[in-house]
Amino acid sequence: MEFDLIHRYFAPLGLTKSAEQAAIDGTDIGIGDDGAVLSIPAGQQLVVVTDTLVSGVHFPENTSAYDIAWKALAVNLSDLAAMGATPFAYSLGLSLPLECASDEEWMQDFVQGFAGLVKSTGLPIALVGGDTTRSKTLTLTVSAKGLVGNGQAVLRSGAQSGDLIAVTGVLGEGALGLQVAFGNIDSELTAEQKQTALNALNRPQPQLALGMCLKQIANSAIDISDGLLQDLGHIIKSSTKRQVVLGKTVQLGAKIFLEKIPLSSGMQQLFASKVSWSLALSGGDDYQLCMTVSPDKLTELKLRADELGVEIAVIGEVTDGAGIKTYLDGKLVQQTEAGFQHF
Ligand SMILES: Nc1ncnc2c1ncn2[C@@H]1O[C@H](COP(=O)(O)OP(=O)(O)OP(=O)(O)O)[C@@H](O)[C@H]1O
Ligand SMILES: Cc1ncc(C[n+]2csc(CCOP(=O)(O)O)c2C)c(N)n1
Ligand SMILES: [Mg+2]
Repeated sequence: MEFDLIHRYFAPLGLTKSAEQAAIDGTDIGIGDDGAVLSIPAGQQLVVVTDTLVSGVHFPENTSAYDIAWKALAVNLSDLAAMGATPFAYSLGLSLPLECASDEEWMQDFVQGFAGLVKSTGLPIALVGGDTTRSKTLTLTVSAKGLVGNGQAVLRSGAQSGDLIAVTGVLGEGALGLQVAFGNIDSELTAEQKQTALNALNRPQPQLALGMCLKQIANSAIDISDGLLQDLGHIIKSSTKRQVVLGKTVQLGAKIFLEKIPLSSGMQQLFASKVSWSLALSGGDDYQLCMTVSPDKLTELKLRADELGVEIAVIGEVTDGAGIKTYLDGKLVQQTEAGFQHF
């Protein structure tokens, strides 16, 4: 059944040529041999990212097969977007309960989730390999591969004091979706607001197009998977480390202006009754980009975002001095929650 599964469900997501035809033609080899053989064009670097999703940990157990597959690939493409890379391939490590493997409808829906996301990116992104095992818990490990011009990757370590901090989209929506999925938030929101939140949780849209423009614009970037404060913290820490390596004694920090954080109408409505920043600052599951840009690059960033129909909000600045401080209408507000951590 294992090989039948691969052949029936996964091969159609692969490169158009079979491994055998590619061997004859001397082109890239995807599914069907011990390893994939992929060309890297001259002048480009390979960017490799990996993310695992475990049922009950990364998505509620009743999530549809389509949404599980979509999310597993989307969170990987989101990492590539944050690097400024253009995805072209992914591999899939799949640990599958027997009841999923033997359910034709579930498997078809699962495959369509990958295909649906790939189609929505407009890019030729092929499944080039993986591994399939039986397991009690559904677990997916996707590793996506992207390309970036030599030395052009956008890194966490490039933030400079004085940079503006910008984010795409709205924050906290995926975490709100999780609360809706768990039934913890119901009558407080309209059906449409709840659906928007569930979509953010289950079908995150990686910000690939903007990510690909960032190399000339942003000093640093990260995708927000664990919550703004924790992920921005990675930028600040890594950028400070880089300054130390450069022999400078600069300790970087950040100021966040809470009133500038972009929120959906559902989040705004919720805030009117229960003022809490924890979903937007530390809930995670955002898959939006957090970037730092020198102030003279802001117009260009906004122009690019406008062209792509991506919302951008400037929410703070990189400062000298340790820590990330949050302000509401000019007053310092202490945050107690850090962000999502497994242990
Ligand atoms: N088991 C592991 N072995 C080797 N490197 C790892 C392992 N887990 C994480 N890393 C590396 O540690 C760094 C940070 O990983 P992490 O998973 O925290 O990524 P992230 O992008 O910050 O978060 P997310 O997984 O939520 O997208 C990355 O360079 C990643 O490749
Ligand atoms: C059932 C269920 N419980 C909790 C969450 C929230 N959650 C899980 S992992 C994660 C961060 C990204 O993961 P990683 O750091 O492993 O990439 C977040 C925000 C969820 N989505 N579903
Ligand atoms: Mg990441």
